[in-house]
Amino acid sequence: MEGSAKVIFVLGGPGVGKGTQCQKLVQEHSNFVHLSAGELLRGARAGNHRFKEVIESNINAGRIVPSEITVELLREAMINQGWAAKRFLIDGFPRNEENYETWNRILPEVEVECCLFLDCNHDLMVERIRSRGGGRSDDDPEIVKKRLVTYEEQTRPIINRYQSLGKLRTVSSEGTLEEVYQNVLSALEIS
Ligand SMILES: Nc1ncnc2c1ncn2[C@@H]1O[C@H](COP(=O)(O)OP(=O)(O)OP(=O)(O)O)[C@@H](O)[C@H]1O
Ligand SMILES: O=c1ccn([C@@H]2O[C@H](COP(=O)(O)O)[C@@H](O)[C@H]2O)c(=O)[nH]1
Repeated sequence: MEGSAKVIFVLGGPGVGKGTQCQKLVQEHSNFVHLSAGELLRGARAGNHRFKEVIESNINAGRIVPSEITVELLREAMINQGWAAKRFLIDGFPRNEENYETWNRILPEVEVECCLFLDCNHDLMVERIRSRGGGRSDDDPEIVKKRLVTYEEQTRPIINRYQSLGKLRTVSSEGTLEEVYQNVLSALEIS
């Protein structure tokens, strides 16, 4: 792969507003490309992916899909978008230690600018998922509980890792969409 892709990982709990904020950034800043790891996995599950059953069973258990699958989908999507001179907002990844290690092994050349962390209390995240609509199978309340456990047990340590690396940009996601967006712009030093 040629050129230098740059990446901002966007993390936070289920329903915190990661996709919403990424979409707004892309609408207003044309050099950003939004890649949602969850969307890529849902697309692969709906298509003919050779591991679609593995993807399905993990998503519906609120667990994290094996990293090789997700990193390969992300890598393909980055190539399809045109690798060079892009700033990729990678939403919902890396979610655990295995994701983190696999990314660094397969894509060591990609510069990770920072990790944007959207922080929010659990009740509000659950309420946002409840009112989201759209019929995602894993928005079932029992699966949402499992997703929250996975988030706290497996993704929190990755957020803490970026904090230790001095690469974490934390924004409260408890305000209105516009308030959160303004704070995201500040955190990413975008004027
Ligand atoms: N700041 C906000 N205030 C109120 N509602 C919001 C806010 N941000 C997002 N929402 C709404 O909350 C719901 C979840 O948002 P979104 O899908 O962006 O979350 P997510 O973090 O990408 O979720 P998931 O991890 O489940 O994919 C959506 O219906 C969205 O419109
Ligand atoms: O890197 C990833 C991203 C997502 N998953 C699985 O998909 C669902 C939904 O993800 P959202 O980011 O909330 O859309 C998540 O609960 C995981 O099961 C994954 O395994 N790895």
